[in-house]
Amino acid sequence: MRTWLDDNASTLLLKLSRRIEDITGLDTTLRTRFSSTELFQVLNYGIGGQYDPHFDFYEDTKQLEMYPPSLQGSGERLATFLFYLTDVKFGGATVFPNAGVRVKVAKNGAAFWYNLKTSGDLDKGTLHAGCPVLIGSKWVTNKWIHEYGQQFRRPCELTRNSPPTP
Ligand SMILES: O=C(O)CCC(=O)C(=O)O
Ligand SMILES: [Fe+2]
Repeated sequence: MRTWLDDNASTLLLKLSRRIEDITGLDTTLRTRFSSTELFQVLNYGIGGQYDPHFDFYEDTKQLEMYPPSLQGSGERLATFLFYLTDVKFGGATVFPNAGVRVKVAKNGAAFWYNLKTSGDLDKGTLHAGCPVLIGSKWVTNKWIHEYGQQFRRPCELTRNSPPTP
């Protein structure tokens, strides 16, 4: 199950969006044009529910045209902020097979990662999947942060593959 929540629909969501901005230093402003973020995506996985391995960015820049008008010109999904809203009794971890990382589901926990290198190149190390839920029900919400608006917040590095500045 997937649905979307608008930051402006409640003061709580707006606060959450501002909190992400405070933590990451990135612009999380939702705009009708050149938006820096997408709405909050909410996902629920029942038993057996999973998310196949994928990247959060589009590999083909032509596909960026598939975004809604608010995100035209906003670039790729620079970063992902993922909140775990429930515990899961068994299964459901978020795994990054290329990076060798597994994030266990923990209520009130969150994961954050950059999908792009500081050069702007797509980081294939961010391939990730939601493992099948074996016992329980998993709820998450995530906010995708786009490149637009981050020019002065996450400056480019000088070499193509330099690691992100901490
Ligand atoms: O549910 C998860 O653990 C991952 C979700 C995800 O990768 C996504 O929404 O793009
Ligand atoms: Fe994802």
